[in-house]
Amino acid sequence: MKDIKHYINGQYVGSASGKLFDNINPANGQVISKVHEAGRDEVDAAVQAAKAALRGPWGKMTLDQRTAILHKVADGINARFDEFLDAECLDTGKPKSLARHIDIPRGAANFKVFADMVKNVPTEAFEMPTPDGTGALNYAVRRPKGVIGVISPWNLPLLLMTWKVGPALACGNTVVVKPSEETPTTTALLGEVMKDAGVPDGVYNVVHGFGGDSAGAFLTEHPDVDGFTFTGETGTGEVIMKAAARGIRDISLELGGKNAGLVFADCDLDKAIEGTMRSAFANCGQVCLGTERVYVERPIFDEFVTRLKVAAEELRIGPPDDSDASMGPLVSLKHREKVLSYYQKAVDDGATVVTGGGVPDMPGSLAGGAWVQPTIWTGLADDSAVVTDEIFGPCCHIRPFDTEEEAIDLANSLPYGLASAIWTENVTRAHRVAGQIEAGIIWVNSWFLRDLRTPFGGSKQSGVGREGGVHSLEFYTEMKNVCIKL
Ligand SMILES: NC(=O)c1ccc[n+]([C@@H]2O[C@H](COP(=O)([O-])OP(=O)(O)OC[C@H]3O[C@@H](n4cnc5c(N)ncnc54)[C@H](O)[C@@H]3O)[C@@H](O)[C@H]2O)c1
Ligand SMILES: O=C/C=C/C=C(\O)C(=O)O
Repeated sequence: MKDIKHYINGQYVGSASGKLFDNINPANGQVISKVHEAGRDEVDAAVQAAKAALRGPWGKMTLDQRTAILHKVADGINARFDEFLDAECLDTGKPKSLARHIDIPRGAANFKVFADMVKNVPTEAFEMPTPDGTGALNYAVRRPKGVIGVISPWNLPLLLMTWKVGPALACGNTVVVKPSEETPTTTALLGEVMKDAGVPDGVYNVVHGFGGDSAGAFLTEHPDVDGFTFTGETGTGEVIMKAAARGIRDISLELGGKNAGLVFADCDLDKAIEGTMRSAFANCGQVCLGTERVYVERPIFDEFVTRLKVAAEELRIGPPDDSDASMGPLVSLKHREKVLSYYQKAVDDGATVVTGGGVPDMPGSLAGGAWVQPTIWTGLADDSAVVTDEIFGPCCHIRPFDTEEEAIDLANSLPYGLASAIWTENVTRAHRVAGQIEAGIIWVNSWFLRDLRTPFGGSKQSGVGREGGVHSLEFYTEMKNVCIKL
């Protein structure tokens, strides 16, 4: 059976401890590969390699040379598209039809977009008077931050990891990546692409393992990492923030959400149903931007619920290779336990189960997979944990509202503030409501429409900082002001 090793200083290496853990296919519960678990020594080797590489050829390259290499990385992903696709879908169970259009193309785009961006972003200059009348000139330059620790989750593994590694490398940093223990393969495979593209050894390093008391914690506790960029749960973000405080290291945190969809009676209902279907059920509901709370204006509430139920029941559940499948399994049996505990809680709290609520019958070997039914509830109180906690499954609760103010209050009622989707054909209302929602990302009559130049991140407990466009450059560089007395 294949074993997945760390990628340190341009070489694939195993753990000195010989500790391995299973990488499991969530579609059937079978072991795909064995993964080396990093101890402190491997993490230290990766960080030292990254530190040394800052002073090596990578640090001496011109911007043109560096960005040309990053274009080759993107081309390398595209040249091995099917390998990345197979690996991502085996690790996550997601439909190939989905990963083919989103995960893998974005993996490549994340390198191209930021390579082009760093070449075109201006910095500032200020002329100032001085008492002697000669004046002075200030100008700012960007320098890499140093060694960046990248800790990424399992829901969109290649997309979310490269969303950070792309700009980090474009800005001239080096990285140590700790991918999710659930989905290590594409991060490992990217090492081969880096090598072939001419990325110098030590620039891209990968260590595998778990979070607490494992590779994740060892990385955040390592004093030679200059900054951390993390995507994952809010609770983990708190732990990482604390670790980063030692040594005053910078952080960028993209955390959880319990996002609201607001559907007004003046919406185009076909579009609202289609968009809400994606925002609730795409990637088996495992998208941080998903809408697990849907608020619908009362005159169209019944029709909306009926139509969403019909559409949810038309979703075809199946494994990655099933070209008709629109929904795969959850990422693991452990995550399914969590999701099913909320399915049970909804019933205990008196929900009306509009559809789903259980586990589908799957044939043959698929019976061992982490399958769940897409689920819709109505009738829960606003303080039910099903309505306030991020479940991260294919489910949503739909509740009626009567006024715009009520809809806004409901959307803003939780400590999360990641994203929101507003459905209305009234353009004035769209702007008015968008301006009042406490969230970092608002979509109007759309969902997950991504322009990589835009600020991306969450407010309140959904994150710290923004990435995307020049905001990524803010995080991945140190600005230095040079003041010249003339
Ligand atoms: N805001 C966003 O952009 C965004 C995007 C995707 C996912 N998410 C969130 O991610 C979560 C799902 O992902 P997950 O379950 O993999 O999250 P998670 O927080 O459990 O794990 C994310 C990563 O952190 C590591 N980790 C866990 N504990 C750690 C510790 N103590 N120290 C260092 N590293 C540690 C894990 O091994 C993994 O690599 C959801 O809450 C979702 O909303 C947010
Ligand atoms: O699950 C969360 C999805 C996050 C998406 C991005 O970070 C992105 O599109 O850049």
